[in-house]
Amino acid sequence: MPAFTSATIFALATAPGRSGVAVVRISGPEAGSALAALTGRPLPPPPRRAVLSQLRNPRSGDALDDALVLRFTGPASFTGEDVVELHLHGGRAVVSGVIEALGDLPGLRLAEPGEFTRRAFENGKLDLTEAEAVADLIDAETTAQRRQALRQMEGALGRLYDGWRERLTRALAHIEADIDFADEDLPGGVADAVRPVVAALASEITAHLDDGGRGERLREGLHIAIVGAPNAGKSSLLNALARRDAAIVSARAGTTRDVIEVHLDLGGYPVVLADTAGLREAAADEVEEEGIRRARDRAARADVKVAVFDATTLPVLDAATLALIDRDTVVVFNKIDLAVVTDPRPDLAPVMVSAHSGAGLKELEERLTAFSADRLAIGSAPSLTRARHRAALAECRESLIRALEAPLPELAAEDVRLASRALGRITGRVDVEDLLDVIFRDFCIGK
Ligand SMILES: Nc1nc2c(ncn2[C@@H]2O[C@H](COP(=O)(O)OP(=O)(O)OP(=O)(O)O)[C@@H](O)[C@H]2O)c(=O)[nH]1
Ligand SMILES: [K+]
Ligand SMILES: [Mg+2]
Repeated sequence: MPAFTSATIFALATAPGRSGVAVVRISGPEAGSALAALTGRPLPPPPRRAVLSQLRNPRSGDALDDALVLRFTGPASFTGEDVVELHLHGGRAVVSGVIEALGDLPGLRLAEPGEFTRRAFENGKLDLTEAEAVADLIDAETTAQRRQALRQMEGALGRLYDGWRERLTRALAHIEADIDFADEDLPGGVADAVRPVVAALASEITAHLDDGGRGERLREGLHIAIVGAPNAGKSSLLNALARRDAAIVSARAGTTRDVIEVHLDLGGYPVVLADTAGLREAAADEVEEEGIRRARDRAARADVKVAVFDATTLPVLDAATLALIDRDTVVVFNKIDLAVVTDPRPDLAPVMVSAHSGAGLKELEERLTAFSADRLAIGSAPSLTRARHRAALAECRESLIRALEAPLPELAAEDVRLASRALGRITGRVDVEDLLDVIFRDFCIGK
């Protein structure tokens, strides 16, 4: 429990708007008395048992709702504090009436973004990686994202980092013993006993860091950019893959200027598919020129490119597009409904499609899904999911390498201590106060 008494906070925990049920969550020392004020019953219902109760505004006596109320007593609750959940009928006036009534009660205030989860962290119910996973789980849009978030929320990542930290604590104890008893007759080379432990951990961290960023990518989505000459049918293809009219299609070359993004779920993997301006030397105006600059920039940053050619221009292929093809590119010949393709360029392994008829789209989706699986699939080991963790791990590894090279045990000890701190910051075991505002700011209210 926190050393200070915290305010009691409340917020709508479900999405705002009309719904079948809306849940208002209350957490803090006054949660029970707030419930008593709304129900008019001084005796609290038994914990963890849903009870139907009429709620009234304690000041006006106005009926607010017949609600299902649920009480958890701290520390056996999500936040570790006393928690009350009001399961309301999800009407706007019901929710606003309850929120208003709660705001009138002494000692209660609206929760800040992420404040429930932050309290759970501060009360030791979650480590920081688990708290971050709560946000990821709520944001998860595809199966693979959900799996990764759940695994992290259940503590797999935190256990990995805590386990590493424990090994460092033991190594440090050895080194310190070596320092303390240096001039006594200790069996030679305690430092030699520690060296392989530190080296093994450094290489485990290296392997963990060297994962191609798949865990982070899985959170963000794989970036795929559609590139090609004007009128190749890039926007038509984006619309066909998204199954909606996201981008403007027209027979005029140079239609698309801004980068247009759609989010897709390809076989459970999240993808951000981007349509871009057609590449050509002679842009019609400065707006198209800027569009082409953005297209090139997006192509350069994309994980995967789809290079679209107009099949009716074969055997001539647009040189600017050809120049972008690399091993992360899927080549597409579009408009095969118009062209009899005699030379399909097997060297480019093209997918023959028609954005109009839909021919070949399934094969294109399969090729892109294979790319996604290759880049995003996570193995059985928990994966690195955030730049914050990556930076701390890199710092930890650097300290370990310095420790291995340190000329004196005192210096090695200091480096191991720094390495351990870097790990502790990931899970929130050490000096995180300044981090918390940044981490929980990304949460929305009610989480
Ligand atoms: N017959 C046929 N026409 C297509 C196909 N795909 C696109 N088109 C037509 O080709 C023209 C250009 O299509 P867009 O999708 O606007 O091409 P784009 O590559 O996005 O063009 P810019 O944005 O100008 O670079 C339009 O008239 C489309 O209707 C296709 O598969 N078959
Ligand atoms: K066009
Ligand atoms: Mg276009």
